[in-house]
Amino acid sequence: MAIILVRAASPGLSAADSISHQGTLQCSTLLKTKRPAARRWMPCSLIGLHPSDVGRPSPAVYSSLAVNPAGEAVVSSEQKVYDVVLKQAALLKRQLRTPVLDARPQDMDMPRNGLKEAYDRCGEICEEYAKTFYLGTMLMTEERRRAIWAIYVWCRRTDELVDGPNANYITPTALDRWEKRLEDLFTGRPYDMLDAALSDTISRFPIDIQPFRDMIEGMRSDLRKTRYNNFDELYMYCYYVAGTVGLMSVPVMGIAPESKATTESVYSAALALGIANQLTNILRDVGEDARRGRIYLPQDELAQAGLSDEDIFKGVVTNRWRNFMKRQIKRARMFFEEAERGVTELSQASRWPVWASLLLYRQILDEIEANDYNNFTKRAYVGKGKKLLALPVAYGKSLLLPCSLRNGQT
Ligand SMILES: CC(C)=CCC/C(C)=C/CC/C(C)=C/CC/C(C)=C/[C@@H]1[C@@H](COP(=O)(O)OP(=O)(O)O)[C@]1(C)CC/C=C(\C)CC/C=C(\C)CCC=C(C)C
Ligand SMILES: [Mn+2]
Repeated sequence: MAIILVRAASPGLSAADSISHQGTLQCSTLLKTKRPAARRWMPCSLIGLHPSDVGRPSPAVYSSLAVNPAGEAVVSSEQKVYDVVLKQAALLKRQLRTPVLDARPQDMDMPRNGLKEAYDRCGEICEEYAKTFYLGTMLMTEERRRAIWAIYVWCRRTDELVDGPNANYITPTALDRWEKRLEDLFTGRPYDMLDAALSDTISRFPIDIQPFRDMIEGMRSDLRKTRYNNFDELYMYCYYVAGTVGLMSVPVMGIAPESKATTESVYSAALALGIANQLTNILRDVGEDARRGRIYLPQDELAQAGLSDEDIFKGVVTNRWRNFMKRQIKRARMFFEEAERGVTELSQASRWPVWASLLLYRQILDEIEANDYNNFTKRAYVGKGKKLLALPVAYGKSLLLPCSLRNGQT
């Protein structure tokens, strides 16, 4: 049995932050590290249209098929992901009609105060790594807040496997073990206290395992892939590592009882927010990722703009680069716009943290512009003043009636 030690470098993180226990991965090292950038162009670019240009039909309408280099029609990533959205929405609708079984907390043989401690630890980690978002969760009901913390911690741990200081030691087998551990916690057999919190959460909310599995798949792809041929490939990556977070969160955040929007449309918006965030993350981190040998930007779009990998490694801001970046930023903003339509449909108390994260993350794009597109050596950063200002703006937006009521959408 291979034993790989993972140093628990974050204060207060349990010593369970090492790999191996009869082949089980136990990583709870939660170092704050930078995420590699990633982003996308999608099949819509093949026809020069974005969904918002055509009045936002379902993805099935605008990009169900992409064309591979051999000229063969293939199902686009967007369509594949939309199928997941439909499945998740159907599961949510079905499960909301069925009384939630609350058996797992007892099955877990975890004393009540143990569980409380577990959730409190998730809250501390969340506060430490995502302060603004943590503040936002304070407006949610206690049960929802704890659940979001538990999900956050699982996502952060998963990301750290491939993005943290021990990333070099992580193998596909280690990710397989992490997935096995995920399955165990979904069947009421958590491995450690942080898993126990998530195990309890999934017994309380109609959360499906697929988005969690898909996030691990994204981490697998990070292990083997450092280039993305086109936006279709990048879209899939963004779904795996960030769109999944949106899908995991909706069942906890809840849809406003008065909302007339379809469950599918709310899930689509949640997905769009994840994609928008990840695209932004990628655009912010171009230089940093390049220094790790990674280029998430779509190769075909770089080539069309007259840019090569070498240009990225050299990191000189040219007019070609500026023009290329303008298009990428525009695309990320489109996803934010799509997400906006869904936030108002969430239950009232869940809207504020989502608005806050949307406004704050979107401002990173403004900062890239303000840096004259130098994302090679300058990290776009939203200052404290702007961050603070976003909070009351987010609060104001969270008081708005659902869009579906204002526009008569059903
Ligand atoms: C309120 C809210 C935002 C809830 C989500 C909370 C949650 C469970 C977050 C988990 C985030 C996480 C740790 C994901 C792991 C992969 C990862 C790191 C993705 C990147 C996040 C940004 O992290 P950071 O800037 O710290 O990156 P570095 O590692 O430091 O480089 C991502 C860019 C993606 C995060 C994606 C989301 C937060 C999705 C948000 C969508 C929703 C909450 C759905 C809202 C619902 C509607 C209807 C719009
Ligand atoms: Mn990261």
